Amino acid sequence: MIAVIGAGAFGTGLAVALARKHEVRLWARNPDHVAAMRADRANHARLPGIALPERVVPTQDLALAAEAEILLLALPMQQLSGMLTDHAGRFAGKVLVATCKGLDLDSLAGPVDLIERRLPGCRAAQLTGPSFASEIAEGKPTALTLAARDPALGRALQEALTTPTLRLYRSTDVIGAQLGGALKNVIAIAAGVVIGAGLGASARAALITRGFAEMQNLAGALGAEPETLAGLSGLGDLILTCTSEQSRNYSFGQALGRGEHFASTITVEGTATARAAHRLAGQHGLDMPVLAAVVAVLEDPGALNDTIDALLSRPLKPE
Ligand SMILES: NC(=O)C1=CN([C@@H]2O[C@H](COP(=O)(O)OP(=O)(O)OC[C@H]3O[C@@H](n4cnc5c(N)ncnc54)[C@H](OP(=O)(O)O)[C@@H]3O)[C@@H](O)[C@H]2O)C=CC1
Ligand SMILES: O=C(CO)COP(=O)(O)O
Repeated sequence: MIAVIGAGAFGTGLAVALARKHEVRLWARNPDHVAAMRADRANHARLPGIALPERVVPTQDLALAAEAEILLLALPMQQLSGMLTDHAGRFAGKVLVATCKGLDLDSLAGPVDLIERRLPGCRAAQLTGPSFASEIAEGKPTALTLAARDPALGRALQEALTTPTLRLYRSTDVIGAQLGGALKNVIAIAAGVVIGAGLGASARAALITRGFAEMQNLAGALGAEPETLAGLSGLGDLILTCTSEQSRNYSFGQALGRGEHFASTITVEGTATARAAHRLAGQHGLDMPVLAAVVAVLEDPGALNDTIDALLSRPLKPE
């Protein structure tokens, strides 16, 4: 049995995919949401158009969910810290697989680092890589990275969470997997801005490439393996998120570039992560112009044109 904590789009998509292999308890905090999922056998609020298989059991009872040995934490990144603190007793000794992508604004930690600091008795891993919730749920072929520092845990989770259509590659480079998933969202916002502002597909390709170099630099400074950034959790997810209208980070960037409103209720992980990553870059003395430009536009969307001009007029240098 598996539990998924958080019945957003991704938690629900994973629950549906994993139900091909396991009973899945899908925990949501809101009793009305749980009642609606039970009655409709669907999560209309977060993942419309996808039926919940019988083996997915929506529940608001965290004790019931925590009977599972493996818990997938599918919350937005900035909610993870509070969740771990509030429910430390329930999670004690469990295997916790973070599926959120981002850096915690307070601690600047990635998901696994945060879990290990808060709940040292737990065994933690990161599931990340290119995947849209609806496609996972529909059984479309998807390949993800499962990163755990303990190789035995990584192998066990790879075995448990792989399905015929959800193929997991394992890694022990937790730092790289966390950072790839977090930073690609920031670059996706920038890529969206470029398209939204009408700068063209060539400019977007340049931006993604320079953004990827920044991801590699920051991740390398923090101890990641270069291969991880070039893998599914880094480049793979960067490609998906910077080119698909399905991405919320990319769509948010497009709205910014067009000067349009974007609903604040939609989860856009790259905004907080941009600020956290900018602080990390400062601590390590790294020059990250694309990241800095995203932070500048978030702080003052009216300064978009000046920010673009500043990026384009940087001193010439070797690639
Ligand atoms: N959507 C996707 O395709 C993918 C998402 N991810 C990652 O998964 C994570 C979650 O994203 P996603 O599911 O799409 O987000 P959604 O916005 O669809 O859902 C977020 C869910 O988290 C719940 N939630 C928020 N705060 C809390 C809290 N404090 N306690 C309990 N539950 C809470 C919300 O509950 P409520 O409904 O009650 O507000 C909601 O169900 C993100 O880090 C994202 O980057 C990764 C890969 C793909
Ligand atoms: O992480 C994702 C795809 O891998 C989902 O991206 P968005 O959060 O931008 O929608």
